[in-house]
Amino acid sequence: KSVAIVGCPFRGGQAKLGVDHGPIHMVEAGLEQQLRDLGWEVRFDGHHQFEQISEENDPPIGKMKNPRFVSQVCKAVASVVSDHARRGQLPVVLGGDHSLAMGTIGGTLEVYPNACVIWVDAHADINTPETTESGNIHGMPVSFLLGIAGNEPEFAWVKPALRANRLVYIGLRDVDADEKRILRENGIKAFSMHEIDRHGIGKVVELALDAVNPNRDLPIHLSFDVDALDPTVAPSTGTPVRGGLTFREGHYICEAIHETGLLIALDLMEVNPGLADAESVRKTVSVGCSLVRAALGEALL
Ligand SMILES: N[C@](CCCC[B-](O)(O)O)(CCN1CCCCC1)C(=O)O
Ligand SMILES: [Mn+2]
Ligand SMILES: [Mn+2]
Ligand SMILES: [Mn+2]
Repeated sequence: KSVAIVGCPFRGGQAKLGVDHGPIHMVEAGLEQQLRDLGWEVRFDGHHQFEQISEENDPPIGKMKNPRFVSQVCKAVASVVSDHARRGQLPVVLGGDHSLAMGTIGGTLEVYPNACVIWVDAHADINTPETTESGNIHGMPVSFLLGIAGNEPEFAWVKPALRANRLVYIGLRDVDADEKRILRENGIKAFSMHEIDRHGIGKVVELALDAVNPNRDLPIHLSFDVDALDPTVAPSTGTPVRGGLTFREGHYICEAIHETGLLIALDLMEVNPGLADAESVRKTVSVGCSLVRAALGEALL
């Protein structure tokens, strides 16, 4: 099987500079060769260039910031991901902020309509254009994918193709009040850091898979936001939250998902090399690459 590295230098879903440099740092850290060394055939068509829309041509829609830029980029990413998937390749999307998941998961669901989504994150990213406080669309992709974002003509292309019983979260610890309500109202399974402390990561991954993939026969799209990890493990990210996953817990999730043999798409999001000192950047980029390798089969023995 082959992997397609999709570099998405994009930061329109949030306000901090630098997250668009995530992909280049990951590729420059040698990710391509690392995956070839695991036995994958790897294609990398270069980082995608998204033509900017100037601020004055992209005023907020309601509270949403950079809405046209985010929509346009995510639409482009959806077709890139679905094209790779249609060719039987495993897209590894490097972000870039997590609003890109509207594109990555949208693309996956076009080709694998029965795919389940494992969302590893400190945050639920399920605000609607109404409930958002920040207006940052990286806090909203899941509501669009579920079709609960309301009628936003600019995002009409996003099909409500994700079903609530095909989505599960691991690592939550910073969920807004409205998001908690939305999770409850939609019966969405979520394993917070509390559940991880209670059961241990091994049991949590098993329970998460039981929730969305009970017969272990559905394709898996893993959307991994590095801020799910503790900030001491992955410091260079835009919305760090203390009390996160250890290095091993993060890797265990990826290793266990590889073991299912069902992984068909991977997002590695929110690495922001512009936010910290060189050593913190190197550490975060290195952890990002290591997680990708773990999800693609790098084993400890
Ligand atoms: N829920 C937040 C954070 C979204 C993080 C996106 B991710 O996971 O891709 O990094 C936070 C909103 N929060 C409201 C209270 C005051 C602080 C910000 C939002 O902006 O919607
Ligand atoms: Mn840089
Ligand atoms: Mn996220
Ligand atoms: Mn997050």
